Amino acid sequence: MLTDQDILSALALLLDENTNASYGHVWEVDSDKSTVNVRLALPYYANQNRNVIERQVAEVINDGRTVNIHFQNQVVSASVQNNLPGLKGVKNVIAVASGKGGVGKSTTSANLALAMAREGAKVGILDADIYGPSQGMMMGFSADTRPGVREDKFFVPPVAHGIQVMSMAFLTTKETPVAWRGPMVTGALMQILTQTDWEDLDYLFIDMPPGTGDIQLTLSQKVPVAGSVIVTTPQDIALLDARRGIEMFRKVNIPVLGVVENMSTHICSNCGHQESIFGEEGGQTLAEEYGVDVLGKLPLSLSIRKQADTGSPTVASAPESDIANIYQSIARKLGATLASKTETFAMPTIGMSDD
Ligand SMILES: Nc1ncnc2c1ncn2[C@@H]1O[C@H](COP(=O)(O)OP(=O)(O)OP(=O)(O)O)[C@@H](O)[C@H]1O
Repeated sequence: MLTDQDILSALALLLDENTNASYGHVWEVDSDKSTVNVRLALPYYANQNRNVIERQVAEVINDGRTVNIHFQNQVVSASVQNNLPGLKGVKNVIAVASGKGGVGKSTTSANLALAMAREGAKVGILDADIYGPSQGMMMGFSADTRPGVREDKFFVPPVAHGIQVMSMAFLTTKETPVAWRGPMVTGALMQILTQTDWEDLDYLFIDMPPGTGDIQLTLSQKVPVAGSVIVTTPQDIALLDARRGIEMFRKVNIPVLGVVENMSTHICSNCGHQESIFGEEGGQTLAEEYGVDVLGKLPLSLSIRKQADTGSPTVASAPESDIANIYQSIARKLGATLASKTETFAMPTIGMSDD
C-alpha cells in the first residue's frame, strides 16, 4: 500500500494540462486502510477539467482503496500596472483587445466570460466597445435594457446567463456615442466602470474598443488591468494590428496572457472539410515572436456566428459542443496563466468539503 508521502510525491509530478507544467505542491492527502482522501487547491477554476484530474489521481493511487477527491478553487487578485487601486467587487480585470475591428473580439469575450463561469468563477463583462457595443445583443438583452440604480450613485448590472453585464449601450441611445470625442468616451467609461456595483467577481472581462488609438491607450493606463488577451484572425493584416495591440499593453506594463486565434480554419457545414482560408500558424508566429501563448484557436463557424448574434453564445447554447470545449480550455488556461503571474499569490488554507 502506498504511503501518503508516496502519493504526495507522485501527485506533485502530474501534469496540469492548463499550464503544461506539474501541479506542484497543491495537494493534501490523508488515508486509512480503505480510503484515500485527496484535496487539490487550485488558484483558478477548472470544474470542466475535474474528470481529467480524477483520472490522473486514480492512476496514481491504484491500490484498491476508495479515492475521494475534494476540489477547492480560490482566485486571488493579481497585481496591476502602476499599483492602480483595484475596483470594488472585482478581483481581476481582463482586457480583451484586438488591433482591428471585426475579428470576433466581442464574440470571444462573451464566450470566454461564459466559459469562465462554467468553470466555476463569478464573472462580469464591461462592454467598452463604445462605437459598436454588441454585448447587450450577444448576451440576449432587449434593446431597451437599463441597469438598476442603487443609492442614486451606483449602477446595478443586469445579469444574463449568470454574467453581470454593463454596457454604454444600456445608458445611451444609438446616436449618442458616435458624436463623442475621445476624452468624453474614456471619462464615461471610467465612470461606468467605477460606479457599477460589481458583485464579488473573480474576473471582469472588458471588451475593449478595437484598435490601438488614444481611447485604448488611456483605458489601458487608467483601468487596473491584471492581464490582457489579444484576439486576432490569421491574416497578415490582422496580425500586424495584433502586434500593435501587444506592444500597447507592453508599453503600459499590462501582461499579455495570450493570443486567441479566431476564424482560424473554415469547417464546411455540409461535408465537415476543414480549410485554412486565412492562412496557417499566423497566431502561433505572433505568439512566438512576443513570447506569449496561443491560448486556443476557434474555427470560422456558422454556429458561432448564429448563436452569438441571437443572444445565446455557443458556450451557453451548445455547452457540450466541440467549439464550446475550445472556449472552456481557453478559459482555464487564461485563469491558470493569470494565477501564475500573481506575485503575491498565497495558497488558500483548505478544509475538507464534499464540494
Ligand atoms: N469564429 C467565428 N465564426 C463565424 N463568425 C464569427 C466568429 N467570430 C465572430 N464571428 C462573427 O463575426 C462578426 C463580428 O464579430 P464581433 O462583433 O465579435 O467582432 P469584433 O472584433 O468585436 O468587432 P468590433 O470590434 O468591430 O465590434 C459577428 O457577426 C460574429 O458573430
